Amino acid sequence: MSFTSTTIPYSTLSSLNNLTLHLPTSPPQSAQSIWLICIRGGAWCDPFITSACFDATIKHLLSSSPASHISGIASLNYRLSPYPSHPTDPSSPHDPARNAKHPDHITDVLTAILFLQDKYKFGDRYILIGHSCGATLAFQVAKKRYWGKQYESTEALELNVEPPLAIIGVEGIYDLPTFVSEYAHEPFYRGFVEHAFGRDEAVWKEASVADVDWEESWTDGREVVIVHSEDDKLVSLKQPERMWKALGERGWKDDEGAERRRRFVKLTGLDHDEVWEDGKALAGVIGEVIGRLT
Ligand SMILES: N[C@@H](CC(=O)c1ccccc1NC=O)C(=O)O
Repeated sequence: MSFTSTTIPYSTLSSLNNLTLHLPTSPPQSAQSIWLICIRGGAWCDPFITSACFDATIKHLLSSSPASHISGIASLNYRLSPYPSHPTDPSSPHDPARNAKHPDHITDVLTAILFLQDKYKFGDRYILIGHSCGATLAFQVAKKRYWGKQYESTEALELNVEPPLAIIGVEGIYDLPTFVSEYAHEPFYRGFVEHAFGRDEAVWKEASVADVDWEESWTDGREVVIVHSEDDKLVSLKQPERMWKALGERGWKDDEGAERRRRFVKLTGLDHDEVWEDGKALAGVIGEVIGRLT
């Protein structure tokens, strides 16, 4: 399979409102073909993690047989929260790309998906993959809220993004209050959550994605895959286990034939970022999901 890659803006808000597109030179003809949309991690603030972080995963995926069912892949950048203590690239208070606060991140993600749905007309035929805080953002797409403390409307929500058929959460953060308390001994964790969401823990709870009435917000959802390495030294198995349990309580079933199914893929030997740096195991998981949806 041959694909061409370009990076294009999806809005003019900042230098980070862009996405990297990988398009097949000869698109699949089947109506069952599918898009992939990837959301990067980096604690809502790391300037050195970009849309290119999925390149190794995409390379492995494109050299496997499920690639023939892919109509396109997009990897999103979005505005980041302040990171004034970054050792080599601290954020400036004047940079619109580095002063985002919730709901800016999810608004950018929704704007990007809407841009793609408008242009390529794939509707709900896509898989959303998010790493770390990108997993939070992926499930926020399916949670479909008027984000923000006052539940104010956002342009992206009013324009109504169709949520995906499947979400793959990778080394994800799903519940902010329990995440911050698990790492209470590491001030960096509370710090980046406060930079992204502020200090009001009610906002953290509302932005979290573990306890959600998915029947109401995500009627088309067919599959959730929670991927987590037991050797992740930054985000322990507590977050994915919490999400997994919550999905079960909301009716997601373990058997492959179920209409709304959940899977847990436990990886070994890979640290938090090594899951995408290596990309092989992740490409295998994505290929299996493509196989079940095409
Ligand atoms: N790469 C970030 C750290 C980071 O991304 C992170 C650290 C701890 C727990 C979760 C993290 N990322 C989640 O998106 C940094 O170097 O500051």
